[in-house]
Amino acid sequence: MNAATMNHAQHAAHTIGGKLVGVTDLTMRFGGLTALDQLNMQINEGEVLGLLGPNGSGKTTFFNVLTGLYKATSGSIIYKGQEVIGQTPQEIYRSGVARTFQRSRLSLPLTVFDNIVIGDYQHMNHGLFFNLFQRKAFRAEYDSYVSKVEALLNIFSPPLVARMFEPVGTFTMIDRRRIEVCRALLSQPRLLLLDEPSAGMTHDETEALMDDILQVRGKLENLTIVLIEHEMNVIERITDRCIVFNYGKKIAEGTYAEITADPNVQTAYLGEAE
Ligand SMILES: Nc1ncnc2c1ncn2[C@@H]1O[C@H](COP(=O)(O)OP(=O)(O)OP(=O)(O)O)[C@@H](O)[C@H]1O
Repeated sequence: MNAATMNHAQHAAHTIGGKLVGVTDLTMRFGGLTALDQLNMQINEGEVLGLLGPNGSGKTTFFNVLTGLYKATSGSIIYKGQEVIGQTPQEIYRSGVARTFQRSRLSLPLTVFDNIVIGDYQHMNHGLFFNLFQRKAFRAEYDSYVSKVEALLNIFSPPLVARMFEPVGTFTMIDRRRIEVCRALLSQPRLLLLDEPSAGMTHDETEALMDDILQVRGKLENLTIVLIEHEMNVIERITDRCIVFNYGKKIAEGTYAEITADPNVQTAYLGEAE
């Protein structure tokens, strides 16, 4: 069976464990606007969790708070036993939380290799002394990055390995998305946050990218994935569990089948019946 014919259940040689992230009464206000409103939820070890909700319901804000870009107004996020709120984005990244963004953050003139390695800037030894006077060590570090990037690209799309030193601007949208996911994976995160990976792609491209993400999940045993996605067929295919937001609150959680049957979810998406 190849990846394209596998559905989510057939991938489930994967164990879902206890709580990796616990969110308690999380609130994020922007002036008078409450983007997250006393949110309570948890993310389990090893799961693929889908985050759904109408536009503006707080999904990206949740990622931004969880990765330290925004400081929550109040509440708590415990990740691996430690409070996240108050930590810098660098500290959170180093503790194993990586993400992709809704809009591409690749530098088009730079090569695939450079774009992926930039993501791991925090882990690199880039002091001038090291680069100028420790040439051997510098070379060894560089070579180890080349091997790591090759290995990651191989998981996603082996043809990308041969083009690793070409500028990203010459690649298709789906390859750029693959490159962005590889960049997020370079640090070997425990928790990978994907913000609408299907945005701007065709149906077939989205299917192919989801196959790749499932393959990666199969190969990286301890990886937990949270995925913001509007494409319901993507959610159905790759998530173990879903949480639905509306106005910054969790209004439903469960399997895809459960949340789509939930009247609260239907009302949130379709509006109240007159
Ligand atoms: N930096 C900010 N400053 C002010 N308001 C913000 C900021 N970031 C988000 N918001 C507001 O917070 C609310 C939640 O936005 P958020 O982007 O989290 O929603 P979302 O569920 O990710 O939506 P979408 O599905 O459209 O991406 C929106 O009303 C948005 O305008």
